[in-house]
Amino acid sequence: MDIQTIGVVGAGQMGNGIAHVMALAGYEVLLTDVSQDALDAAMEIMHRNLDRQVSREKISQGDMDDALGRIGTTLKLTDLGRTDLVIEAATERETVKQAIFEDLLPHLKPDTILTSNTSSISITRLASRTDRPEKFMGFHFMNPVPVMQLVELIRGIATDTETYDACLKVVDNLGKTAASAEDFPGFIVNRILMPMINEAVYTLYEGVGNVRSIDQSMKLGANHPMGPLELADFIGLDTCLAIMNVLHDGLADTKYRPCPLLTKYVEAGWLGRKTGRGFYDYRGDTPVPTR
Ligand SMILES: CC(=O)CC(=O)SCCNC(=O)CCNC(=O)[C@H](O)C(C)(C)COP(=O)(O)OP(=O)(O)OC[C@H]1O[C@@H](n2cnc3c(N)ncnc32)[C@H](O)[C@@H]1OP(=O)(O)O
Ligand SMILES: NC(=O)C1=CN([C@@H]2O[C@H](COP(=O)(O)OP(=O)(O)OC[C@H]3O[C@@H](n4cnc5c(N)ncnc54)[C@H](OP(=O)(O)O)[C@@H]3O)[C@@H](O)[C@H]2O)C=CC1
Repeated sequence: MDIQTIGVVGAGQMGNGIAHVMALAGYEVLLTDVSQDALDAAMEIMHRNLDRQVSREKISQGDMDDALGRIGTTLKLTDLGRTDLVIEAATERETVKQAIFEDLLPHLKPDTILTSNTSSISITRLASRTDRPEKFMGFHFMNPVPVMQLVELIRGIATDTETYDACLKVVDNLGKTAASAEDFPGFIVNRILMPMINEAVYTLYEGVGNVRSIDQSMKLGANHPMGPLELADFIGLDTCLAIMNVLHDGLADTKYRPCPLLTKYVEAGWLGRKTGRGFYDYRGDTPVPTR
């Protein structure tokens, strides 16, 4: 199947990144969210990120203008029914994702491919609630989307080869690299990364180190580009907790128990960068550790 138009559901940090790279690669993009504010903010962020790519001579001003011209926004989810490929990138909650696919179904073209950018939730289970489990799969970008090279492609139990190949072609057209993962909780990246982040929170919780010493240790001692707590704030602590809960429930092993301190930060609404406060406080000029 030849994909030309792409619908993106959710205009948060992942949704705007996905719209950005798709438009730059020549796809027509229709982006939707539940609020106009989120759509306006996403357009502003894409503008800023594209501008930076122009000033660093990665793309031309013409590339940027063309890309922005290919991105449309709508508050009506059902408008995405006419696209060839839908990538759902809404909040990491199964009920939210299920409701989105249920609302979309009656409006879809028969051959539209449905995908989710979920970090951890079962592709097979999401697919089983739709009318096209064979045309459903996981399309998992990494954050920040314009920078990270990898896309995990996850087949559900029923995903057919044509659907997988069509998504693989899109990844190729983006100039990114696909890694194929089986449909188990957290797939590959988050099965490995998220327990490391959760362990860093335990290290903080047990007083082994403070925020600064833990991040410094992993940056300078293991050459990670960001410390684990800085990375957790970057991903979003609500997303980190949701992923740990999926690993814990889905694999039924206590080694995936979310750290109570992570739960406490989420309960406080301290979700990291996106809310201005997490393991660091971002409201001033430079991030200040909160512990
Ligand atoms: C949770 C999941 O389901 C899966 C996941 O995504 S897990 C998270 C995976 N992501 C990571 O692990 C990210 C780890 N961090 C990094 O790799 C780096 O810190 C980083 C790439 C984010 C920033 O790198 P840096 O060297 O500190 O900063 P900087 O030099 O300013 O930026 C490097 C490039 O990224 C770009 N960039 C940085 N942040 C960006 C953002 N949020 N959006 C778009 N572009 C961004 C910069 O413009 C710069 O581009 P050029 O190379 O074209 O000049
Ligand atoms: N953050 C990361 O590093 C990564 C995240 N992911 C996955 O991508 C998805 C999105 O994450 P991320 O972008 O970080 O999250 P964000 O919180 O930044 O964005 C989610 C967006 O979805 C919106 N939304 C919620 N419900 C609906 C709905 N019913 N219809 C349309 N939009 C909706 C939210 O609106 P509102 O705020 O109003 O609720 C918000 O704007 C998640 O599944 C996450 O696991 C994948 C890779 C990396």
